[in-house]
Amino acid sequence: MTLSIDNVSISSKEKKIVQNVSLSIREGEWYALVGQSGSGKSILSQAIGQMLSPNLRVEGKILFKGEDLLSLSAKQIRNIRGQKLSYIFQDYQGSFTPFRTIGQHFDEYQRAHGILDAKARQNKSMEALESVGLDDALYNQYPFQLSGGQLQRVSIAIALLLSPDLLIADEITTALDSVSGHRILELLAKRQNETGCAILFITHDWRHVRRYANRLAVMKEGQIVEAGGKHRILDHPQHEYTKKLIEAAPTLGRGLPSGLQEVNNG
Ligand SMILES: Nc1ncnc2c1ncn2[C@@H]1O[C@H](COP(=O)(O)OP(=O)(O)OP(=O)(O)O)[C@@H](O)[C@H]1O
Repeated sequence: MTLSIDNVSISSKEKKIVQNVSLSIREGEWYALVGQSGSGKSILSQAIGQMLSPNLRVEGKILFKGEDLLSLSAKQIRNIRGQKLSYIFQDYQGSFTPFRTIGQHFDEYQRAHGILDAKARQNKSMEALESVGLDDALYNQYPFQLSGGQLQRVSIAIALLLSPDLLIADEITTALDSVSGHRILELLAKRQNETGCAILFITHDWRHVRRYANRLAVMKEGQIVEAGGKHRILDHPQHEYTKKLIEAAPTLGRGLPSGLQEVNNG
């Protein structure tokens, strides 16, 4: 198992935001976390890398390759974050410093993780740009000179730079138009295939679940109401809430919701 979240609860002074959540992500799989706005998906994903705001308290265990991330010091978790565990967010603009070039972002990320040779860093950055279909020339440009789709490609390149075992992608296409969003997910799927990293994919969009996920969990008001394989959940949802969400989704096309064809026994 790459990640096992075991009975995790997250609370503020006023309320419990996430309640007794357990889920496991296998090596190299695409695991979707689905649920309405405010159900606790982002908070749960932030808890994995100890990125919660200080007013929130976490209980339970988050085992990453067997090690409990919640027991690590700030320094230890910083070493893991970015290296073995990385994030991409919806707000790609907020992930970049406006007055630093794209190249400087790549460079700093690698320096922070102990890659000391400047030439090696530059070579790795160029390879990474190429791996996400971007021109070398972007290395010297500033974030505002790139489109949203290009910036999200850079985010993917940086997140995968040090070959993480798990990438957490939180609503990464929400701020993009649908064509750019589609291209980003195709790229992510291709890079996942090439690198073998597992993905925790937070989304509202059932079309993305259907196209990319292996397994998924459905969250409602801080709890997981249903989890399992994609085909089972899309075609035979058990929980009323899951049924409602799937029914309310934009049309998932002909055949079964998962995209499988109905078996004709006639
Ligand atoms: N620092 C905080 N202190 C107290 N409550 C918070 C804090 N951060 C988030 N919350 C609350 O936690 C709940 C879950 O938020 P979260 O962002 O995880 O939802 P989500 O399922 O990811 O929603 P969305 O799809 O809109 O991103 C919300 O009610 C939110 O207001």
